[in-house]
Amino acid sequence: MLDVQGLGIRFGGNQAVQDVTASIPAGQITAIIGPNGAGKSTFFNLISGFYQPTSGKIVFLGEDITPLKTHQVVARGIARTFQTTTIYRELSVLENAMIGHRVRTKAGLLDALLRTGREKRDDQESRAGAMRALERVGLATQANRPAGALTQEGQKRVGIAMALSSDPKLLLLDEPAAGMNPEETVNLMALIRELVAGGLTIALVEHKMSLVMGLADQILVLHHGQKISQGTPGEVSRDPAVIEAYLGSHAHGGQMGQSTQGADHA
Ligand SMILES: Nc1ncnc2c1ncn2[C@@H]1O[C@H](COP(=O)(O)OP(=O)(O)OP(=O)(O)O)[C@@H](O)[C@H]1O
Repeated sequence: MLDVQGLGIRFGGNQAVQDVTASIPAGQITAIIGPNGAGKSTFFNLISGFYQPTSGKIVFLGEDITPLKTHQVVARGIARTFQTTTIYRELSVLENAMIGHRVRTKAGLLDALLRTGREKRDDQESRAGAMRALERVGLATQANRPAGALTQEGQKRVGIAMALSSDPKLLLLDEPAAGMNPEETVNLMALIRELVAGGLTIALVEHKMSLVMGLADQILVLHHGQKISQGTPGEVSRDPAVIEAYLGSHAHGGQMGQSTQGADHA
């Protein structure tokens, strides 16, 4: 579904992502792991058009999307969540999901202010799109509650619904299990499996290794911005380069101690 070739970005003297060639196959769950500062979030920011790469190419469904802006990337079918998803606590669950949908609709601010015909049509479309997204994450019955009244898990689902309401083909989840307890993490894993069974392709960045090992069809390992391994969970966890990176990072106070199975709380 998505191929990156020689992808790289430099911030001043810091090569945050370097010469990464990798693919995200359709209909699967791909996990991107690596120590703190390995370049995982930056990799997502490149794919989703938040950052422009300084080298390399991003090809999505056969189209070179490298120069596209975020809203154009969303329109092609790639949506993402954020490490700390911003939900609007005082707005309803439905209104939050509608915000995600609006990035695809054509009415601009002027249409919204003047309540033009297009704005009204788009509003109905947004409502319908947002409701479909809420159904997919199991929140349809909570649509009219203020988002801030939901549990931590519920709020995470709102964040996922916001991304889903643009009806993506590829969904990027940035640390979806952060701050979740073991039970919530298991529920989240079930939701991710359901979404993939429904035809979605998912790539996720996650530190909780129980989630990664239990969910991923394939894992891409980054270290110092470079790809050091790619394969099934079994292949990657046996790869000496990965073990070395994790142990080295742990010795230097990184979070890779969480890399060993069962070492996290999930
Ligand atoms: N906008 C930016 N400007 C300058 N440097 C940046 C920027 N974004 C990321 N970096 C640098 O790029 C490197 C990779 O950071 P990134 O956040 O992608 O790592 P990560 O693997 O997601 O880490 P973590 O697991 O801690 O979230 C780091 O050295 C970081 O300081």
